[in-house]
Amino acid sequence: MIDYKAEYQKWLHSDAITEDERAELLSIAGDDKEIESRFYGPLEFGTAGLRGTMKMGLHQMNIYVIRWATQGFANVICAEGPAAMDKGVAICMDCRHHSMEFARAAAEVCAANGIHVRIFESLRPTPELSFAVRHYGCQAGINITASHNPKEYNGYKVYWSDGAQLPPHHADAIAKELENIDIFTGVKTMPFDEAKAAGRIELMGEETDNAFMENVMAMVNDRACVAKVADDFHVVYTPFHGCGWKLVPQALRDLGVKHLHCVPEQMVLDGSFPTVESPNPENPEGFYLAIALADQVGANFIIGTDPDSDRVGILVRGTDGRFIPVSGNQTGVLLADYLLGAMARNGKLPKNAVLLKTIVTTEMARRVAESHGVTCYDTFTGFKFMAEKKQQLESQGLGKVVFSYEESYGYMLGDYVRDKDAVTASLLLTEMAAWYQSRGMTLFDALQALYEKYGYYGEKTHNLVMPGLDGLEKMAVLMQSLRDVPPADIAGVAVTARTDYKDGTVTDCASGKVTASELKGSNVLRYALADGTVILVRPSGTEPKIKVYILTLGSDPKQRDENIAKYSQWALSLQK
Ligand SMILES: O=P(O)(O)OC[C@H]1O[C@H](O)[C@H](O)[C@@H](O)[C@@H]1O
Repeated sequence: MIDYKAEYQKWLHSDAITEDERAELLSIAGDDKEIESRFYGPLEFGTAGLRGTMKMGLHQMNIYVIRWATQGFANVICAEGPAAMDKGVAICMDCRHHSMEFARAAAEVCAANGIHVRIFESLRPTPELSFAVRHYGCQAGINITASHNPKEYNGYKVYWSDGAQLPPHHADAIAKELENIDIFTGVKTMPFDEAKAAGRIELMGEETDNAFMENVMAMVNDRACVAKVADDFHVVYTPFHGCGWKLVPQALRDLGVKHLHCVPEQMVLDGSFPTVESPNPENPEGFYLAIALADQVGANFIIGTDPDSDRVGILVRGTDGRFIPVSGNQTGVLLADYLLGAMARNGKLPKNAVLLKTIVTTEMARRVAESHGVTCYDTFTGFKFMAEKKQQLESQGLGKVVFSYEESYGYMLGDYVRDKDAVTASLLLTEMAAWYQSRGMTLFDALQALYEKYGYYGEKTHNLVMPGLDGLEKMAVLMQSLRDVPPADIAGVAVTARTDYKDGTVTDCASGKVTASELKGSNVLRYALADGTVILVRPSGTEPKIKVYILTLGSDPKQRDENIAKYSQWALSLQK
């Protein structure tokens, strides 16, 4: 831990900051708790890079932290040699306040360090950044986005030459560099326009969109089914004020959707997200305008993408005519079943096809994959791990990954991106909805059919929110207490095996025998229960909360729901 009081004073008296920024810092003078929480240490690279609220401070997102992080990243890129510096970096930003300013600041630092920069002229979907890194053969990528977080946040995602976010050991190298760089005096920078005039910064725009969209549209499996239902197929779409606004509607229209209704209020780009509490498609409340529009136009299918358009959520009409949110687990299962079937029908399913999911994603996905003759592997949370696994399997000829997904509304498809991609996913989800409609089924019907075939799987994630420095402490105490006194039973059902993914051990609870788990090195605990339920506990890597995942299976919907209810009680009891 650094001396937060000294760090605060350093910032307060720095010549580098503006008078407004100094005033902001002065306004917290005397508030020791606030000073500590803003200055106790740097932000850490978590599940998806750096993320924090936009305030002055070391443990915050502001232009000084952006420049500093970029100097650290620039050192890592320069260490690869002149060829890597020429390959350069692609930079992207979302719709948030300050995203463009931060992106340009990152470009200025890279350029001053002799690294060639390609920066999007305006906001773009996150998957397009991953694509651009690969397409232009860049050494690295930077994305200024806090994805689906509330409006007060911003973030800094870093990518390497494969178009995937940096794995932890690589992110650690940046953190190590930062230890030796002074945040105010140790950063090289040059004016944007000067760097642009000198050819050190290039802009990306429509040409990159076109190249990306060519790849996206090549993923379509069945245009005919869309054409068949097009006259009665109404789709409602919302970008939640963010980056999906242009390319998602373009993709759906190109697919052949004739009746696409975009929620007008949420097509307005705005980092304040004025129509929603949270721009996260995981929260169904944000869909109220989309539902009203769908009712007005008679649509059965609603799609929403988050502000950087990497995650996507859908709602479908149930039998009673009301809209039901489909969870990320369920959407992934539906899409996996549809895609693997469609690829097989088209003769495009490779013999060694693989589906990737995370350890906290439903086991139903494995059942679906295996019933299509496809192998399913698990990774830790985060698309960097899925990208790594894809690379590892494909480079060794051990499998061809055709679909990767996480319960947190993220889907990665095709070979042209290495991150979750709500543009391609929206396209294929729409194709899937049309395909079922062409067979007289809604997606709700399709999901029920999958439950009947594979079993009544049910999932529920509880977020135990623990904000601030106290929260960090509480989270650590909770994880430690679960390690010190492992539960012998949960809600009266025996724990048969427990896995600690931190040290990679699996303990058989009856015999006490310890074996090695397949994955290792992440702060996650897993409990396998006697009734087949699995419960996992982990601190989130993007928000101040502990996540408790319940993955259960019932012999019928009633039993499934009862399981979820009883295990939920246990999950909630962890928040003292
Ligand atoms: O569970 P967390 O660590 O908060 O991460 C939740 C999600 O955050 C981001 O969206 C990442 O890109 C995902 O890979 C991750 O699943």
